[in-house]
Amino acid sequence: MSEAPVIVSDDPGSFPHSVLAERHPALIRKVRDAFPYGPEQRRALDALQKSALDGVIEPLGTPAEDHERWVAWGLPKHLGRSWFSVPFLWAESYFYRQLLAAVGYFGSGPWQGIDPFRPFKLAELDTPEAAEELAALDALTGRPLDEQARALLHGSLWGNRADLGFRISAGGDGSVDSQLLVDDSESLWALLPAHTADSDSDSDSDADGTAGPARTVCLVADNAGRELIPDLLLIDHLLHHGRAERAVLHVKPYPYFVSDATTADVLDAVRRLTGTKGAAGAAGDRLWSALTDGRLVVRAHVFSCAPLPYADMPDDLRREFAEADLTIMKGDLNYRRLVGDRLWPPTTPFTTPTAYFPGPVVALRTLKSDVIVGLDADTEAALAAAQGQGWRTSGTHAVIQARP
Ligand SMILES: O=P(O)(O)OC[C@@]1(O)O[C@H](CO)[C@@H](O)[C@@H]1O
Repeated sequence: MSEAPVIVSDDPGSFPHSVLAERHPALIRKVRDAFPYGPEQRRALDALQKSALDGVIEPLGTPAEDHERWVAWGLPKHLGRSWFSVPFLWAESYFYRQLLAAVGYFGSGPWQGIDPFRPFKLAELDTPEAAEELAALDALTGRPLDEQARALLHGSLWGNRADLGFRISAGGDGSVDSQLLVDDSESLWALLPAHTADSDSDSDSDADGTAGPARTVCLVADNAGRELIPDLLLIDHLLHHGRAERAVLHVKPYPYFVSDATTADVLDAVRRLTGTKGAAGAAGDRLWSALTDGRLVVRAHVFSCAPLPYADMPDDLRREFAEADLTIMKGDLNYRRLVGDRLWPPTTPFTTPTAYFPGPVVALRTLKSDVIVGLDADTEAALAAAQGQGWRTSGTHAVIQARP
């Protein structure tokens, strides 16, 4: 397979250029306003602002624990180059690493471990929209299970619009016309068949009566807040109705891409659920006990914040995905990393750039960057005729793509 070109940000009219030239500076301003950082942090934020706009990729700074890791992730070959000329994914990832360093997140001082994006993520959980979404769950309970499953899957999919980085530049609440361009959800349900009375006797045991491996689903989370809540509700549904016996929720080891979920965000979301009445509260209680008895495991692998595609994942992570019955990749960034952040012809089959993935995988993604594969030619032509290339980045279209 000949590889498509890797996306860089040097074209002033392009989406990646706007992220580096507009979204990142706006984010620095937002973070500056949200915390009473002292002169040291403010100076470092100003320096990052200047460097990211007009400067070059600089070394990590004061002796850094993650130095070796960034060397392995390609730092030496990018040092001294403009942020706009290195791969887009790499530049964004390094920007978040450097933003955290600027606010003292990695240092040993008082700002160590203070998530600069937490106020925005917490505010998400407290909106009338979030309350409405949780209340809507009461009406869903009692509907046929297939209908519940479908609604929760779509909740998790469209929850991906709740991305704060995207909204910094998109504006508004993201309530726009929506369209699902590819729907492979039948493959997803086939990989996680519903628990039935008949399957009771053999779901956990082989013919000789010995226990088989627990059916495991990995969900590689994207954003906290209003995306993570529906992700957790989907996991609860899968566990509660026997479609999975075990779930592994992959989150980021440190704050990333503004709203990406960390372990702290998982706790905030579960608490939000347990503190709610009705069906949402019941789901929260079940998730809490699933966490305590190990049916739900939170994983914060260091590679989750790597500036690299999943094709380069380390062996331990590869083994985990290989052992899972299904891995669900949430969101735009995970999609970019799953298929490679490249300008693929949109009609490239989804199975081609994901062939390396060690187990069954499904992407649930709203389109917020140029990367897309798996479209049929008619769909692509209709989109291009109606909207030029805007559909690729507007967040109004989505895909459920499977490689069973
Ligand atoms: O992964 P998510 O939250 O769905 O989207 C992340 C995102 O907003 O960030 C990148 C630009 O910074 C784009 O790839 C994408 O639009």
